[in-house]
Amino acid sequence: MKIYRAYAKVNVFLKITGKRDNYHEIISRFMRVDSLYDELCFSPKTKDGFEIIGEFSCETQQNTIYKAYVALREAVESESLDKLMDSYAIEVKKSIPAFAGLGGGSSDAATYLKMCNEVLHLGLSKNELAQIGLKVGADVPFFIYGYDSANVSGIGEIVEEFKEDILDFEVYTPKVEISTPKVYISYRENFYSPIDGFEIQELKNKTSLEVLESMSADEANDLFKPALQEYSELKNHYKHGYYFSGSGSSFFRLAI
Ligand SMILES: C[C@](O)(CO)[C@H](O)COP(=O)(O)OP(=O)(O)OC[C@H]1O[C@@H](n2ccc(N)nc2=O)[C@H](O)[C@@H]1O
Ligand SMILES: Nc1ncnc2c1ncn2[C@@H]1O[C@H](COP(=O)(O)OP(=O)(O)OP(=O)(O)O)[C@@H](O)[C@H]1O
Repeated sequence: MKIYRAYAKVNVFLKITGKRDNYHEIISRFMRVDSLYDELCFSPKTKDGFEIIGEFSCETQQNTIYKAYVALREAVESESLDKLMDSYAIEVKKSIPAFAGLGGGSSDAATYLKMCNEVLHLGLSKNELAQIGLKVGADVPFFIYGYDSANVSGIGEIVEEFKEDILDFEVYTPKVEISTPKVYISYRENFYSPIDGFEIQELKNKTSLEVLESMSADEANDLFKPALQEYSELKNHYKHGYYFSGSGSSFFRLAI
């Protein structure tokens, strides 16, 4: 069976530009981490019903892969999708840590959607898959497009390729289980200060190397301060020269 890779991402920068209902509008540079990925494949079933084989701390119904299946089913109403999942389990070799700000669950969901599109010849475009993926999570569209580097905006649905060489990152993930909504809520209540159009444009044009050379960890990521406030133990894990990815808990820097 063909094995598909679901890569991790880091947010080189992440700035808030406004609010949208319970969500926040962002401008963020996402970069794929080539050295860190989960592996997914269709494999023989061991039981009835939708089956995910792999080490997960959540129930199947909470798994982003299952949520992607539900979203795809609603979108295409294809009998062949039901037949596929009646015949095969989805097997995942998990390497991307959870609660990490590395987009592991989102990347698995995106990869599953691409796998179904391929094996069932659904003929869905990247834009269509990204729309379906957005129902699962704000980070999913980036992984659908599969760019090395992109400027991501809206709440995550606008993905514009940024042409630059992919960087080699060293990533470490402290064992702090961070809740993304909790960090966003803390940002909204305690740190809300959206950047303006001029700053947005300036950031969008900077290469990732320029960002890492010119900004500190808390300047580059608006969620770093609220994460530190909500999870004070993070301070013990922070090392000078590292940057914070997403809502955490991972830190990264250029590999040397
Ligand atoms: C922190 C990031 O990972 C950066 O890439 C994303 O912004 C979050 O992406 P995600 O984990 O895929 O987010 P979702 O699963 O869609 O949303 C989880 C929760 O995070 C908050 N959320 C998420 C994305 C966003 N742009 N604004 C938000 O306020 C909302 O409270 C939402 O209920
Ligand atoms: N496919 C999946 N892989 C890992 N965790 C998953 C998955 N589906 C659901 N989960 C659950 O989601 C939570 C964290 O998921 P995830 O791996 O996406 O981490 P994250 O760091 O929150 O991602 P992000 O970078 O989007 O903030 C955990 O409760 C985990 O049990």
